[in-house]
Amino acid sequence: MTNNVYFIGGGQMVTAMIRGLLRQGMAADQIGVTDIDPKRLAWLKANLGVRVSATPDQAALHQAEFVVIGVRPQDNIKQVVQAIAKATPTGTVLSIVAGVSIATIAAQLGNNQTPIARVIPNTMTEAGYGTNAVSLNATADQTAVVKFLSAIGKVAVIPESQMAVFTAFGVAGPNYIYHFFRAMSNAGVLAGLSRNQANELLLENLKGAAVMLTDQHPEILLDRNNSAGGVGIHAANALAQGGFDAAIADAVLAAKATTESLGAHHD
Ligand SMILES: NC(=O)C1=CN([C@@H]2O[C@H](COP(=O)(O)OP(=O)(O)OC[C@H]3O[C@@H](n4cnc5c(N)ncnc54)[C@H](O)[C@@H]3O)[C@@H](O)[C@H]2O)C=CC1
Ligand SMILES: O=C(O)[C@@H]1CCC=N1
Repeated sequence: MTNNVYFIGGGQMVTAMIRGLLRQGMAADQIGVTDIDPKRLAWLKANLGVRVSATPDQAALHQAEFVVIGVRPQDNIKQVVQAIAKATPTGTVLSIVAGVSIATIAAQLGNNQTPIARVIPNTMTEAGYGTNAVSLNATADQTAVVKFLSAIGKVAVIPESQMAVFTAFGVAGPNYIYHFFRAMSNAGVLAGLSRNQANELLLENLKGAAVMLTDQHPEILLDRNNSAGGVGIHAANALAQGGFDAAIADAVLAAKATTESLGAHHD
């Protein structure tokens, strides 16, 4: 178990990570957080019992086994990394900032020795699903990082070149399902179901489809469901005419391009 962790930025994703660490039995007083928003700090202290401070706690930063950069790509990453460098961290610097590269963080830290892990966490892990991806620099200890991240769910160690696609396809992945759910629910209501009926049927089918797709190919399942000249194949034709596959592909490619561009201005 990790002994102490320090978070810079205490927003939604960091809160989910802290909850995971607490669930794993980490003591709240071993977790420090700084955030520029005093309301956020008050909330974290009152609800999670962690140690909070309005400016980075230099001693805690220096000692932490993991220093987590939890701000957004649009925030002042340079200032945050410089505050870390000033405290001469003895642990691993772990960034969850989408799009920002290990090289950018190393350059701003001003050395190549500090262990760095770049992580893209997945909010699905709150439900016990979803994969968090991580890339490491040469000095990071993979076993220790994976152990730390296992507090927030499954972990995939990937080359950094795959980080954008993991972000766009895997981490933004639940979003596509939520969009599908909303569109399908509306379609059910449009076709005459009550909202409750539509959502119940939809959820049941989604759960069942996940089980079927675990070991069967979608083409085989579709072939089985679409009888000749029947209901399903007409629906499939309407989906094709509406550009369903192309819209999904465009969405993933747009998310991938955005991930790449989010960090570019920090280089
Ligand atoms: N929300 C999500 O689903 C995911 C988010 N991420 C990444 O996690 C990071 C955080 O995202 P969220 O938690 O959604 O954002 P958020 O806006 O909820 O949290 C960011 C926090 O950082 C604080 N902050 C900004 N500048 C600061 C500074 N200089 N020093 C200290 N605190 C500062 C803000 O006050 C805010 O509380 C982002 O980089 C995002 O790319 C990664 C994967 C998924
Ligand atoms: O949409 C976002 O910016 C965050 C980062 C990746 C997934 N969610």
